[in-house]
Amino acid sequence: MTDILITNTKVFYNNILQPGEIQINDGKIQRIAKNITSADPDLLIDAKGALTIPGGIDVHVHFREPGMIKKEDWYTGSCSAAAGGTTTVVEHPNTIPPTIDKSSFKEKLKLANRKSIIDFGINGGVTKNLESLSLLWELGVTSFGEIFMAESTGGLNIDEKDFSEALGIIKELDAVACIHAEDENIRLENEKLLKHDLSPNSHSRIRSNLCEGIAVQNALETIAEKGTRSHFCHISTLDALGLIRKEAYVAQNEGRESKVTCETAPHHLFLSTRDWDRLGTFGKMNPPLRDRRNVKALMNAINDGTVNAIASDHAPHSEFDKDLDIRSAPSGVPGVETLMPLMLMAVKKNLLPIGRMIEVTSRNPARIFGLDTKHSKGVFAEGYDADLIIVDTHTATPIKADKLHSKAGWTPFENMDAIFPKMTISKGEVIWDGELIAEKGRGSFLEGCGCLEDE
Ligand SMILES: NC(=O)N[C@@H](CC(=O)O)C(=O)O
Ligand SMILES: [Zn+2]
Ligand SMILES: [Zn+2]
Repeated sequence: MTDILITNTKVFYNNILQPGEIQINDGKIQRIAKNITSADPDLLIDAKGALTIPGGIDVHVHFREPGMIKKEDWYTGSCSAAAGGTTTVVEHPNTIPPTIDKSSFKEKLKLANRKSIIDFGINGGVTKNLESLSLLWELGVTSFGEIFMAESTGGLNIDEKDFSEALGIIKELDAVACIHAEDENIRLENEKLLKHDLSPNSHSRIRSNLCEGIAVQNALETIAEKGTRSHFCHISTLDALGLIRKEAYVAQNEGRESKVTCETAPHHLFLSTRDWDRLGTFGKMNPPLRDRRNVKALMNAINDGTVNAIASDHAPHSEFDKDLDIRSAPSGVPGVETLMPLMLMAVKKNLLPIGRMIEVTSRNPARIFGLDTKHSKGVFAEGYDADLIIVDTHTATPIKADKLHSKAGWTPFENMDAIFPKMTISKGEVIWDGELIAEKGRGSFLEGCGCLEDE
């Protein structure tokens, strides 16, 4: 393993931004100090005053392999992550086959081990496979979900009965349920009402704010009844935030830790219904684009602690796939490579402080899914994995699809200013320095907390 010394950098350490140096040995952070004279590194990196922060931990990506490798695969998806400054991902189960039993899990694990250039977790899916959940947990899934309360890509949505039973099992396993909270009945009702309206923005009215709010409310009732630790995926509305904030408040008043966390996605933070005209079906994702009122509420919720994490919901489809009418086109947008650059741009625009940005893009995702205690991820401190990015916060560049690495070949953020990393370091190895320099398959599987140690 190369010993590295990063000099002439700025670090966010002990809650302040300060000049520092970082010594890396055997893939771990060995020392963080003002200056480290004793080091005798194999590699000296002069950051020239740039910032060094933890690499992103993106707990919601769809890499489409097995089964949909025209849209993405583990190699292209993980390269896209690394080039954007994300050093760990958790991949979701709506592949073909879905990751719902031992054979589909083993198949995905084999592919990821062979192709991913960054460390990864694999989530277990929840459909009619309730009898397989405990086996998936022992095999090492990071968590369960996303559990679809409404239809989305892959058609894995389940009814209230199965949802409730699944949360009971997940509670028994002491695992986390990741929930896609949209209400299927409201979605179907709205779809019927709007069946003659094929304007792209009808998608935001079919999957209305209420569609998400009611689903979150129903899910919170089941969570309270079962006591399951639960994480809401891609929260996008003021309504849902209010319910989650209230749950946190009640938990605090009852002197207990809340069982509920949530994430929001960059497309819900940096795009809105105003983008429908520009994007057409390229703006179709579930839950859908929201109006400015919801967008503002999400950034406020990141700053007030209601939103715990940012996750890309990287859901690539090719331009060919998307070239259909709004009802037939698949839902989902690519976003793993632009998550950290857009969040760094938000810091530059003073929308959130750098300390909070680091919490929601690495510290909290690691903590929620046990990646800190079990795999030394997500903490900028001695002894933890040297998963770091070096970013020059003075240079913003416009996002260009032809510079990105996803097979999607397009981005909904085209031409938006962002701050891309100059360098990405994963477990003490430079894997991106303006070009990818990582061996295919170098990424490691991060087995979940249910994995039997001696397996
Ligand atoms: N977000 C989406 O619109 N689509 C996701 C699935 C999901 O997160 O619902 C996908 O996998 O395509
Ligand atoms: Zn989803
Ligand atoms: Zn998703």
